[in-house]
Amino acid sequence: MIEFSHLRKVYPSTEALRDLSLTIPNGKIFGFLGHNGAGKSTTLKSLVSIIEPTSGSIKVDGYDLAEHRLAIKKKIGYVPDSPDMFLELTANDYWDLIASAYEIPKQLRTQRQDNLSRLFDMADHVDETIGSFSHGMRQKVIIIGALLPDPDIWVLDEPMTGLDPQAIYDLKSLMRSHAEKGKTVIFSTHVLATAQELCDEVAILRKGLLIYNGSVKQLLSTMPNATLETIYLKMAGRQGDNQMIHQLEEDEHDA
Ligand SMILES: Nc1ncnc2c1ncn2[C@@H]1O[C@H](COP(=O)(O)OP(=O)(O)OP(=O)(O)O)[C@@H](O)[C@H]1O
Repeated sequence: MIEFSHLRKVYPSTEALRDLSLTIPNGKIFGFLGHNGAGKSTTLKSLVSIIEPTSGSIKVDGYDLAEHRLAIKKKIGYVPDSPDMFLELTANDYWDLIASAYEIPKQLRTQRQDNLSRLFDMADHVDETIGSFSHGMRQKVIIIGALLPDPDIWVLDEPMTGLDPQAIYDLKSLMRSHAEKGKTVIFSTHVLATAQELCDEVAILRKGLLIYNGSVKQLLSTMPNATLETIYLKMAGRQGDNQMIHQLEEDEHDA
Protein backbone atom coordinates (compact mmCIF):
# COMPACT_ATOMS: atom_id res chain seq x y z
CA MET A 1 0.00 0.00 0.00
CA ILE A 2 1.23 3.47 -0.83
CA GLU A 3 0.07 6.51 1.10
CA PHE A 4 0.62 10.07 -0.04
CA SER A 5 -0.08 12.48 2.78
CA HIS A 6 -0.42 16.24 2.29
CA LEU A 7 2.17 16.21 -0.50
CA ARG A 8 3.21 19.62 -1.86
CA LYS A 9 5.77 20.42 -4.50
CA VAL A 10 6.65 24.00 -5.25
CA TYR A 11 8.91 24.82 -8.19
CA PRO A 12 10.23 28.38 -8.52
CA SER A 13 7.35 29.42 -10.77
CA THR A 14 4.67 26.77 -10.09
CA GLU A 15 2.95 24.99 -7.26
CA ALA A 16 2.90 21.59 -9.01
CA LEU A 17 1.20 19.65 -6.20
CA ARG A 18 -1.17 21.14 -3.66
CA ASP A 19 -1.84 19.06 -0.57
CA LEU A 20 -2.17 15.69 -2.30
CA SER A 21 -3.43 12.92 -0.04
CA LEU A 22 -4.42 9.51 -1.38
CA THR A 23 -3.91 5.81 -0.82
CA ILE A 24 -3.00 3.28 -3.50
CA PRO A 25 -3.94 -0.26 -2.50
CA ASN A 26 -2.02 -3.39 -3.47
CA GLY A 27 -3.53 -5.70 -6.06
CA LYS A 28 -5.01 -2.92 -8.18
CA ILE A 29 -4.11 -1.04 -11.31
CA PHE A 30 -4.09 2.62 -10.35
CA GLY A 31 -4.15 5.37 -12.96
CA PHE A 32 -3.15 9.02 -12.70
CA LEU A 33 -5.10 11.21 -15.11
CA GLY A 34 -4.89 14.93 -15.76
CA HIS A 35 -4.11 17.52 -18.41
CA ASN A 36 -0.55 18.49 -19.33
CA GLY A 37 1.10 20.06 -16.30
CA ALA A 38 -1.50 18.71 -13.84
CA GLY A 39 1.16 17.15 -11.60
CA LYS A 40 1.14 13.44 -12.60
CA SER A 41 4.88 13.12 -13.28
CA THR A 42 5.70 15.21 -10.21
CA THR A 43 3.71 12.74 -8.07
CA LEU A 44 5.40 9.70 -9.65
CA LYS A 45 8.88 11.27 -9.45
CA SER A 46 8.31 11.97 -5.75
CA LEU A 47 7.42 8.31 -5.20
CA VAL A 48 10.55 7.07 -6.99
CA SER A 49 12.74 9.63 -5.16
CA ILE A 50 13.82 11.56 -8.25
CA ILE A 51 12.52 14.75 -6.68
CA GLU A 52 12.05 15.83 -3.10
CA PRO A 53 8.58 17.10 -2.18
CA THR A 54 8.45 20.53 -0.56
CA SER A 55 6.35 19.09 2.27
CA GLY A 56 4.19 16.10 3.10
CA SER A 57 5.09 12.45 3.27
CA ILE A 58 4.94 9.19 1.34
CA LYS A 59 4.68 5.78 3.00
CA VAL A 60 5.20 2.45 1.27
CA ASP A 61 3.83 -0.56 3.14
CA GLY A 62 3.84 1.57 6.29
CA TYR A 63 7.49 2.68 5.92
CA ASP A 64 8.27 6.35 5.50
CA LEU A 65 10.03 6.96 2.19
CA ALA A 66 12.32 9.67 3.59
CA GLU A 67 13.66 7.24 6.22
CA HIS A 68 13.82 4.05 4.15
CA ARG A 69 14.66 5.45 0.74
CA LEU A 70 17.09 2.81 -0.50
CA ALA A 71 15.02 -0.21 0.61
CA ILE A 72 11.89 1.28 -0.99
CA LYS A 73 13.71 2.20 -4.21
CA LYS A 74 14.69 -1.45 -4.59
CA LYS A 75 11.02 -2.46 -4.56
CA ILE A 76 10.13 -0.10 -7.42
CA GLY A 77 10.48 -0.43 -11.19
CA TYR A 78 10.13 2.96 -12.88
CA VAL A 79 9.48 3.96 -16.47
CA PRO A 80 10.06 7.73 -16.84
CA ASP A 81 8.00 9.91 -19.16
CA SER A 82 10.86 10.22 -21.68
CA PRO A 83 12.92 7.26 -22.92
CA ASP A 84 15.65 9.50 -24.35
CA MET A 85 18.45 8.65 -21.96
CA PHE A 86 21.68 6.65 -22.04
CA LEU A 87 21.63 7.03 -25.82
CA GLU A 88 25.26 5.98 -26.23
CA LEU A 89 24.74 2.66 -24.41
CA THR A 90 23.56 -0.55 -26.05
CA ALA A 91 20.35 -2.08 -24.73
CA ASN A 92 22.43 -4.79 -23.10
CA ASP A 93 24.76 -2.21 -21.41
CA TYR A 94 21.70 -0.42 -20.01
CA TRP A 95 20.22 -3.65 -18.63
CA ASP A 96 23.68 -4.47 -17.16
CA LEU A 97 23.53 -1.23 -15.18
CA ILE A 98 20.10 -2.13 -13.81
CA ALA A 99 21.09 -5.72 -13.05
CA SER A 100 24.08 -4.59 -11.02
CA ALA A 101 22.19 -1.78 -9.21
CA TYR A 102 19.47 -4.25 -8.19
CA GLU A 103 21.95 -7.11 -7.63
CA ILE A 104 19.98 -9.53 -9.81
CA PRO A 105 21.54 -13.03 -9.83
CA LYS A 106 23.10 -13.74 -13.26
CA GLN A 107 20.93 -16.71 -14.19
CA LEU A 108 17.68 -14.93 -13.26
CA ARG A 109 18.74 -11.85 -15.19
CA THR A 110 19.53 -13.88 -18.32
CA GLN A 111 16.23 -15.72 -18.10
CA ARG A 112 14.12 -12.57 -17.53
CA GLN A 113 15.99 -10.55 -20.13
CA ASP A 114 15.52 -13.29 -22.74
CA ASN A 115 11.81 -13.58 -21.99
CA LEU A 116 11.16 -9.84 -21.95
CA SER A 117 13.28 -9.03 -25.01
CA ARG A 118 11.54 -11.78 -26.97
CA LEU A 119 8.11 -10.62 -25.80
CA PHE A 120 8.84 -7.04 -26.85
CA ASP A 121 10.55 -8.03 -30.14
CA MET A 122 13.91 -6.66 -28.96
CA ALA A 123 15.92 -9.90 -28.92
CA ASP A 124 17.66 -9.05 -32.21
CA HIS A 125 18.65 -5.56 -31.03
CA VAL A 126 20.33 -6.12 -27.65
CA ASP A 127 23.78 -5.08 -28.93
CA GLU A 128 22.63 -1.96 -30.76
CA THR A 129 22.88 1.51 -29.20
CA ILE A 130 19.77 3.07 -27.70
CA GLY A 131 20.47 6.22 -29.74
CA SER A 132 19.95 4.22 -32.95
CA PHE A 133 16.46 3.07 -31.88
CA SER A 134 13.05 4.51 -32.75
CA HIS A 135 11.06 6.16 -29.94
CA GLY A 136 9.01 2.99 -29.39
CA MET A 137 12.12 0.77 -29.27
CA ARG A 138 13.71 3.10 -26.70
CA GLN A 139 10.54 2.85 -24.67
CA LYS A 140 10.74 -0.95 -24.84
CA VAL A 141 14.36 -0.90 -23.58
CA ILE A 142 13.29 1.22 -20.59
CA ILE A 143 10.26 -0.99 -19.88
CA ILE A 144 12.37 -4.16 -20.02
CA GLY A 145 14.90 -2.51 -17.69
CA ALA A 146 12.17 -1.54 -15.22
CA LEU A 147 10.74 -5.06 -15.13
CA LEU A 148 14.10 -6.89 -15.07
CA PRO A 149 14.47 -6.84 -11.24
CA ASP A 150 10.87 -8.17 -10.94
CA PRO A 151 9.93 -5.29 -8.62
CA ASP A 152 6.76 -5.42 -6.49
CA ILE A 153 5.72 -1.89 -7.40
CA TRP A 154 5.52 -0.72 -11.01
CA VAL A 155 5.51 3.04 -11.57
CA LEU A 156 4.98 3.72 -15.26
CA ASP A 157 4.78 7.29 -16.56
CA GLU A 158 2.84 7.22 -19.85
CA PRO A 159 4.34 3.79 -20.64
CA MET A 160 2.37 3.11 -23.83
CA THR A 161 3.48 6.24 -25.67
CA GLY A 162 5.16 5.21 -28.92
CA LEU A 163 4.61 1.47 -28.46
CA ASP A 164 3.17 -0.62 -31.30
CA PRO A 165 -0.26 -2.28 -30.81
CA GLN A 166 1.27 -5.67 -29.98
CA ALA A 167 3.54 -4.19 -27.31
CA ILE A 168 0.64 -2.18 -25.85
CA TYR A 169 -1.44 -5.35 -25.67
CA ASP A 170 1.40 -7.30 -24.04
CA LEU A 171 2.22 -4.55 -21.55
CA LYS A 172 -1.45 -4.29 -20.54
CA SER A 173 -1.54 -8.08 -19.98
CA LEU A 174 1.63 -7.90 -17.87
CA MET A 175 0.15 -5.04 -15.81
CA ARG A 176 -3.07 -6.96 -15.22
CA SER A 177 -1.30 -10.15 -14.19
CA HIS A 178 1.08 -8.24 -11.86
CA ALA A 179 -1.90 -6.66 -10.08
CA GLU A 180 -3.66 -10.02 -9.89
CA LYS A 181 -0.67 -11.33 -7.94
CA GLY A 182 -1.50 -8.71 -5.29
CA LYS A 183 1.30 -6.36 -6.42
CA THR A 184 1.01 -2.67 -7.24
CA VAL A 185 0.74 -1.10 -10.69
CA ILE A 186 0.66 2.68 -10.99
CA PHE A 187 0.66 4.47 -14.31
CA SER A 188 -0.22 7.77 -15.89
CA THR A 189 -1.92 8.14 -19.22
CA HIS A 190 -3.72 10.59 -21.46
CA VAL A 191 -5.53 7.76 -23.23
CA LEU A 192 -8.82 7.59 -21.39
CA ALA A 193 -10.06 4.49 -23.24
CA THR A 194 -7.00 2.66 -21.89
CA ALA A 195 -7.63 4.00 -18.40
CA GLN A 196 -11.27 2.90 -18.59
CA GLU A 197 -10.27 -0.58 -19.78
CA LEU A 198 -7.35 -1.12 -17.44
CA CYS A 199 -7.65 0.85 -14.20
CA ASP A 200 -9.39 -0.34 -11.07
CA GLU A 201 -8.92 3.06 -9.48
CA VAL A 202 -7.92 6.48 -10.72
CA ALA A 203 -6.81 9.82 -9.38
CA ILE A 204 -7.69 12.85 -11.48
CA LEU A 205 -5.45 15.87 -10.97
CA ARG A 206 -6.18 19.40 -12.08
CA LYS A 207 -3.48 22.05 -11.69
CA GLY A 208 -1.91 20.17 -8.79
CA LEU A 209 -5.20 19.50 -7.00
CA LEU A 210 -6.81 16.10 -6.59
CA ILE A 211 -10.33 16.38 -7.97
CA TYR A 212 -11.28 12.68 -7.93
CA ASN A 213 -9.91 9.55 -6.32
CA GLY A 214 -11.82 6.31 -6.40
CA SER A 215 -12.92 3.36 -8.45
CA VAL A 216 -13.53 3.67 -12.18
CA LYS A 217 -16.72 1.62 -11.80
CA GLN A 218 -18.07 4.09 -9.28
CA LEU A 219 -17.17 7.03 -11.48
CA LEU A 220 -18.87 5.45 -14.52
CA SER A 221 -22.00 4.74 -12.46
CA THR A 222 -22.46 8.48 -11.86
CA MET A 223 -23.37 8.99 -15.55
CA PRO A 224 -25.01 5.92 -17.11
CA ASN A 225 -23.84 5.25 -20.71
CA ALA A 226 -21.08 7.84 -20.47
CA THR A 227 -17.44 6.95 -21.12
CA LEU A 228 -14.57 7.85 -18.83
CA GLU A 229 -13.54 10.40 -21.47
CA THR A 230 -16.89 12.23 -21.23
CA ILE A 231 -16.85 12.21 -17.45
CA TYR A 232 -13.20 13.23 -17.30
CA LEU A 233 -13.78 16.18 -19.63
CA LYS A 234 -16.73 17.32 -17.53
CA MET A 235 -14.57 17.19 -14.40
CA ALA A 236 -11.16 18.32 -15.62
CA GLY A 237 -11.82 19.89 -19.01
CA ARG A 238 -12.21 23.44 -20.12
CA GLN A 239 -15.69 24.91 -19.65
CA GLY A 240 -17.43 25.50 -22.96
CA ASP A 241 -15.10 23.20 -24.92
CA ASN A 242 -17.63 22.65 -27.66
CA GLN A 243 -18.28 26.35 -28.05
CA MET A 244 -14.56 26.97 -28.52
CA ILE A 245 -14.24 24.16 -31.09
CA HIS A 246 -17.23 25.56 -33.07
CA GLN A 247 -15.61 29.01 -32.96
CA LEU A 248 -12.34 27.59 -34.33
CA GLU A 249 -14.25 25.83 -37.11
CA GLU A 250 -16.11 29.03 -38.00
CA ASP A 251 -12.85 31.04 -38.03
CA GLU A 252 -11.27 28.43 -40.34
CA HIS A 253 -14.30 28.60 -42.62
CA ASP A 254 -14.24 32.43 -42.75
CA ALA A 255 -10.48 32.61 -43.46
N1 LIG B 1 11.88 20.65 -13.05
C1 LIG B 1 10.88 21.52 -13.06
N2 LIG B 1 11.10 22.84 -12.84
C2 LIG B 1 10.09 23.73 -12.82
N3 LIG B 1 8.79 23.43 -13.00
C3 LIG B 1 8.50 22.13 -13.23
C4 LIG B 1 9.53 21.12 -13.28
N4 LIG B 1 8.92 19.92 -13.52
C5 LIG B 1 7.60 20.18 -13.63
N5 LIG B 1 7.35 21.50 -13.45
C6 LIG B 1 6.04 22.15 -13.49
O1 LIG B 1 5.18 21.48 -12.58
C7 LIG B 1 3.87 21.35 -13.13
C8 LIG B 1 3.47 19.87 -13.14
O2 LIG B 1 4.31 19.20 -14.08
P1 LIG B 1 4.21 17.63 -14.30
O3 LIG B 1 5.35 17.25 -15.19
O4 LIG B 1 4.09 16.95 -12.99
O5 LIG B 1 2.81 17.49 -15.06
P2 LIG B 1 2.15 16.24 -15.80
O6 LIG B 1 0.77 16.11 -15.27
O7 LIG B 1 3.03 15.06 -15.70
O8 LIG B 1 2.10 16.77 -17.31
P3 LIG B 1 2.21 16.00 -18.74
O9 LIG B 1 0.90 15.33 -18.94
O10 LIG B 1 2.44 17.12 -19.70
O11 LIG B 1 3.38 15.04 -18.66
C9 LIG B 1 3.91 22.01 -14.51
O12 LIG B 1 3.43 23.32 -14.39
C10 LIG B 1 5.39 22.01 -14.85
O13 LIG B 1 5.72 23.11 -15.67
